[in-house]
Amino acid sequence: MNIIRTVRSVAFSSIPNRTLSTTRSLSTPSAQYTAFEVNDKTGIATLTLNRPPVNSLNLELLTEMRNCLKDAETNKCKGLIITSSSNSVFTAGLDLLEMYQPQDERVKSFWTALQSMWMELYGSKIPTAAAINGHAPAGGCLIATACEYRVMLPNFTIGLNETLIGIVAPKWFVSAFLNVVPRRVAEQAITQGKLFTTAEAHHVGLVDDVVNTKEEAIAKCEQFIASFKNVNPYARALTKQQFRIKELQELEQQREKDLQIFLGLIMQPSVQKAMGIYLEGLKKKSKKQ
Ligand SMILES: CCCCCCCCC/C=C/C(=O)SCCNC(=O)CCNC(=O)[C@H](O)C(C)(C)COP(=O)(O)OP(=O)(O)OC[C@H]1O[C@@H](n2cnc3c(N)ncnc32)[C@H](O)[C@@H]1OP(=O)(O)O
Repeated sequence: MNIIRTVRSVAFSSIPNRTLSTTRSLSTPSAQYTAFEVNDKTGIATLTLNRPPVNSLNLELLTEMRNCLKDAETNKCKGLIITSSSNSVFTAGLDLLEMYQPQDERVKSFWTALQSMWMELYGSKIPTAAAINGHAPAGGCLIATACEYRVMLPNFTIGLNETLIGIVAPKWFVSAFLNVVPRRVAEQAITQGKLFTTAEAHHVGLVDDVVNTKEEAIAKCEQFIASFKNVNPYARALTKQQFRIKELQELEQQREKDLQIFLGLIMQPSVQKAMGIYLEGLKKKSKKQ
């Protein structure tokens, strides 16, 4: 197998304790908000989100993520781990500034990029794991639940909190959540906009394991990926597809409709107002700190 070790261009100064050895970039345009590395020994790729301060998912970050996911598959990596360069935030979810008073063309590209990234991750042929080393609200939870395995550090939060912002988690956000927690728990939590603490998330099965450090989290993800070492990758991929094809086909066939529903909802004056108030609250809190 021809595994290429690569690190995309990234502000590594903000990634602590990372030792880089010989690397080379793939031909795709250099990335701003992600680091993508493949371990030569294990063949496992790590995608590190690196958009300070909170890794909010804007159009560019989502596009980079999708490119990395494609690269991992094309290069026949043994698996993929998603983590964050921040010590406290996995990702704050979608960048609210992409949806608040948005520009017409950009907001369409933004939502389309989110759909594409999710389909790539949810449908990835290789094993996927999330090392959740910080808060993972909304879009953060979406990324985590699209993976096959989740491990989280203590004292953070995860969940679909959209209703608290006055927006609605689309069906495909909910279906991935439903893969990992019982329906009753999911309905109650998502309607409440509940953010689970790490301990609560572990209790309901939203995360599989809890460890104390990022290094341990990465090691756990590696163990999960290594658990497939005696499994035929082709058989594994087709088997995984059987579990996930329904949601993937549903979104694929309804992409345009999903986009129009999204636009219709976020462009409502009441939704824009609620989002503005929520953003203002975040900014006030941030200034106080
Ligand atoms: C039917 C279907 C129809 C479809 C209908 C539409 C469906 C949409 C689905 C939506 C999915 C989403 O993901 S919506 C996004 C949901 N996300 C959230 O609610 C998370 C909000 N953020 C937080 O709670 C916190 O920031 C948290 C992640 C815990 C980190 O806390 P910290 O103390 O470390 O950081 P803070 O001081 O709060 O934030 C630092 C700065 O980042 C900004 N910031 C924080 N989160 C941000 C965000 N998501 N987008 C933009 N900016 C954000 C703050 O305003 C600050 O800006 P400055 O003051 O300028 O520095």
